[in-house]
Amino acid sequence: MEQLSLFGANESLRFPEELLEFYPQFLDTKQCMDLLKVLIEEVPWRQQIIQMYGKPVVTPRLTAWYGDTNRTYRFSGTKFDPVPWTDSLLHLKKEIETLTKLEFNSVLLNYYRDGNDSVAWHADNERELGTRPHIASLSIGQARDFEFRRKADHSGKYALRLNNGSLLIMKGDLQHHWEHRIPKSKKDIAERINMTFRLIRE
Ligand SMILES: O=C(O)CCC(=O)C(=O)O
Ligand SMILES: [Fe+2]
Repeated sequence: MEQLSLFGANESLRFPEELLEFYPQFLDTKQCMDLLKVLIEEVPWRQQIIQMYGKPVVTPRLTAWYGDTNRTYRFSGTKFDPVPWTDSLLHLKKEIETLTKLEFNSVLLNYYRDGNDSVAWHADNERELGTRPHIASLSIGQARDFEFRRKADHSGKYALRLNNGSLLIMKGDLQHHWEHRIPKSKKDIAERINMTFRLIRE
């Protein structure tokens, strides 16, 4: 499957591209439309209260966590109890594992209902993921900007447009040195679901 150069020529000199792999058309448009509809209707979506910088905050999006049921996972201080795999999510997991030669045992789903929904700057560096976690991020629906900035230097940032059907692999030291977010959008935009496949190691 074809991978793309991620950023413009100048930017790519500075962003360590070996920390990412990007497959812009992992799923085709028809697969995405079907999946978006099924997931919106069938997933037990919840709006979580999480800890952000020590304060309880209602997440500005809906979430659900699927995975092997003997695992629990923390995101920003909140424990998730996994829902058992559905056939379609398990099938996607296997396809991603075949393509990437990586292993996963859970998936966190994020549902961005409109431009008001977002995820704030963070790194996916929970202890359960191990020291250099690999994460596969599959996006369907409305394309949104995925922004990165260095933890040590907030003066600049990079944006990658995550289009319908795209698969982004985050790996290596990315979660140690970089943060990412999905900013809000003022435009009148449609819904998006993102699935982050992860390997919980304990
Ligand atoms: O929605 C996205 O593309 C990113 C979600 C994310 O960063 C996360 O679930 O950790
Ligand atoms: Fe993340």
